[in-house]
Amino acid sequence: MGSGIMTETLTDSWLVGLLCLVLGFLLLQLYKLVWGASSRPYKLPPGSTGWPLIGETISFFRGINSTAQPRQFIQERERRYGEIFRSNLFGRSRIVVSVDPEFNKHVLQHEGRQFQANYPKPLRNLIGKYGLLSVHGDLQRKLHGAAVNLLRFERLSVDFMEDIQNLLHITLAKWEAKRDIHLQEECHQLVLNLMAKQLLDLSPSKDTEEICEAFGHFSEALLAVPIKIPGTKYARGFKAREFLIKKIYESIEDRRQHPEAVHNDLLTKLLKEDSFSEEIIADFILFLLFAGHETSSRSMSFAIKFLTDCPRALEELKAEHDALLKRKGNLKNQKLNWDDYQSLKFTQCVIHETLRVGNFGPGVFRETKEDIKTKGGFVIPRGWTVYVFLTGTHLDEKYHSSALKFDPWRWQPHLQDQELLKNPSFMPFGGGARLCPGMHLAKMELALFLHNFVTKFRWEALQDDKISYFPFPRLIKGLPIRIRLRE
Ligand code: HEM
Repeated sequence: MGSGIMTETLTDSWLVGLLCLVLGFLLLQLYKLVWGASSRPYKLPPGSTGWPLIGETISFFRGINSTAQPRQFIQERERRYGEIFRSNLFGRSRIVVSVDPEFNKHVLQHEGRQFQANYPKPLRNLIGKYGLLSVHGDLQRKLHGAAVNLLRFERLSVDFMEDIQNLLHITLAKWEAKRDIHLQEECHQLVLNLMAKQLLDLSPSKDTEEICEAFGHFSEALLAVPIKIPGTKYARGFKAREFLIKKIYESIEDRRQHPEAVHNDLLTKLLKEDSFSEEIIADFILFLLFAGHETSSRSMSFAIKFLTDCPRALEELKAEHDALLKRKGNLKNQKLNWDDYQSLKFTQCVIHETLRVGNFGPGVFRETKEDIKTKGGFVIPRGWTVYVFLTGTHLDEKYHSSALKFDPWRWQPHLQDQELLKNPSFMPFGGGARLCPGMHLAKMELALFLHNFVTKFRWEALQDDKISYFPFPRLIKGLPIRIRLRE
């Protein structure tokens, strides 16, 4: 009996405590809303903040995950508040979302001055303190410059072209033997092998399989709930990071021990330059692996999905590649050179359209370094996050008619890269000081993949598959297809 009363009293005080906490939290939110806003000497961009703590995150993801109306979340707010609006997303209550192309361009071009990259902490912890998206100022400029230099035209047009095509020939022969494949997974392994070769001179082996597996855990953790207790995806991601960094250190050690061995990889070039510490090099290499992997491999499987669903585009693409092969004498496993690649005009349209519809880098995070005035006399205060939502613009009817339709022909009049770079309603590779240094590599990989795939195979889908953008862009069933050699 006595213990019963004790338990009741304890339960009561727990309840009272909990109630006080909830009440306190609600009062704080109310205070922020009423006094916080009215005591400011400026107007914040209009918007809504949704539920306490979770804000509007669930509605946002529900929106982009809808195949029929991926812009619904944006559209509703755009109608009420305009193209730049306040929200409460990804655990950030001081955030402004922008789908205004001109403002987005301004944000990206003023990196380091009015804005600076500000990715969620769990992501920064995983990519490491020297992962490019974690660093700012001089170090960012230096590392960005190193990435641009390592991925420059001369290297792409010689080393990368050669390696990609060698790897494609070997890999597609394996696919041919398997006949039924999940294309998404296969492309994942293909691009990882390519990056492992380019960055660390590793050839497909047990080692690269292990790297691929660890890398899978690492990528999964980037989007997992950031709770680091054993057994969670996030914790597994850290273990994977440790494994990958260890592999990179082993390669560094190997280079130091055997200076006579010839390696035509990025690691050797970085070590020769002697501009960065080993810790920086390890994070930098891991970041390149991350940045150049998921994005490129998804774009390959998405392109095949879009083409499967659009036979007219597939026919035109095939015709372009067959004609090129014919010009080159129809030799088996004939390699393309830079001029061949440049001549593939319709392929470029397919690539741009895949990047537009595919959302591989849906948005970028920036923090304001000073108060920023926006249209209509609003101010985004210093220290707030601006989420430049690129997908929101890429799928906007105002800028791309029939925006949800895969229509590669829309790019025919605008093929020049320079012209495209100026178009703020199409920025799949970002812009300004952080413009993706892997942009040309990604496009070239995709073009060479398409060339080899469509000239070698015809295929049929084994199951109906759909694209999901949550938690990241992917084909839900992994695109199971049956491939056959073309006659
Ligand atoms: C379809 C493929 C790709 C897409 C859509 C893509 C997209 C992007 C975007 C939007 C950014 C800007 C991030 C920001 O401003 O905060 C970026 C940055 C970056 N990307 Fe890519 N990327 C792709 C492929 C690659 C490849 C193949 C590599 C290299 C191997 C690469 C390396 C990088 C690096 C190093 C950065 C950071 C630049 C910096 O912060 O200075 N990307 N990418």
